[in-house]
Amino acid sequence: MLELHNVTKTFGKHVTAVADVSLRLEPGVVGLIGHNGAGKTTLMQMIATLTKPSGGRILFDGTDVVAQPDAIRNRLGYLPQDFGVYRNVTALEFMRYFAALKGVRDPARIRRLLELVNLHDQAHRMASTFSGGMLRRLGIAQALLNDPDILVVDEPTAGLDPEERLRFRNLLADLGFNKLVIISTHIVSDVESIAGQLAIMRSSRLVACDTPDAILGRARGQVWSASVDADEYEMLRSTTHVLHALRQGERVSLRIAHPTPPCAGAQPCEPSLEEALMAQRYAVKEAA
Ligand SMILES: Nc1ncnc2c1ncn2[C@@H]1O[C@H](COP(=O)(O)OP(=O)(O)OP(=O)(O)O)[C@@H](O)[C@H]1O
Repeated sequence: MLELHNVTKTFGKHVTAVADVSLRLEPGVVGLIGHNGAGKTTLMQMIATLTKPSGGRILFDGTDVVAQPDAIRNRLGYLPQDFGVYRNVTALEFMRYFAALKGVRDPARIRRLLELVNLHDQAHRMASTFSGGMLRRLGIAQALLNDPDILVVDEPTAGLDPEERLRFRNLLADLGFNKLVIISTHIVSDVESIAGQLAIMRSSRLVACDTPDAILGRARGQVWSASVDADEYEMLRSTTHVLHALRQGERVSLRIAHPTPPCAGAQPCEPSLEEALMAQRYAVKEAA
C-alpha cells in the first residue's frame, strides 16, 4: 500500500534528517519509534507530502506521491505534533470549518466523527476549555473527515495524562483495523500494545522494522536480572548496560543487557519491549 524506497532528506549541506529509508507498510497500526531528532517528523512530513524527499521514492498504491501528491493527499489524514485548534470556536464549528475546507458536505459525518472520538456531548463547548486529550481527539476527528486510508499521527500523546493517553491509544488501535495508522513516538509504551509493526529510527536511519514479537524474540537471552551489593553494582555499571536499578536495603536489584550472564547468580529474564530495544541498541554499538 505504502512503499518507501531509499528515501533521504537533507537540509542544507550538513543536516541529513532521513537517510536511505526503505519500508513497505500495509493497513494496521505502525509505531515509528525514535529519540528526539531521529528523523520521525521529517519522514512523516514526506509521507504527508508536506516536504519533498531529497532522494528516493514514495509510492502509494503504486503511484509516486512526489510526482502526483494528490494521489495520497485525498486519502490521507495528518495530525501534526504541534496541532493547534482555533480556541474561540466550539468543537462543532471547528469541524464544520474543516469539513468546508475539505469539501465534506455531509453534516451526519461530523456528528459521527464527534461520536467516534467521544466528544459529541461537548460539541457546543468552546475548544478553549478543552483538555489536551480532548484537543488531540478533536484533531483526530478533523483528520478523519475525508475518511482517509492512511492516518499519520505525530507524537500523539505528548502532554496527555495517563487516562487520556489510554483513551487516545485505544482510539488509534480501533482505527488501525481498516486503515494504515502511522504513529510516531519516543515512548515505547505508547505503541507497544497496539502496533502490529514497529519501525525503529536512530540518527536518521531505519534500524529495524518488525513485529513486536520478533523484536522481543531477538532480545531473549540478552536481558538478565540480578541482586547485588553496592560494590558489585558500581562494577557492573561500568562494565555492562544496566537497564534498571532498584535499591532494596543493602542490595540492588538490577536488570542488565548483556550477551552472556553478567555476574554470578544472574538469571535470564523476559525483556520488556523497551528493554529489547535498548539491548539491541547496545549490541549494535558494541559491534560497531
Ligand atoms: N527544516 C529543517 N532545517 C534544518 N534541520 C532540520 C529541519 N527539520 C528537521 N531538521 C533536523 O533534522 C533532524 C531530524 O528532525 P525530526 O524533527 O525529523 O526528528 P524527530 O525524530 O521527529 O524528533 P522530535 O521528536 O524531536 O520531533 C534533527 O536533527 C533536526 O534538527
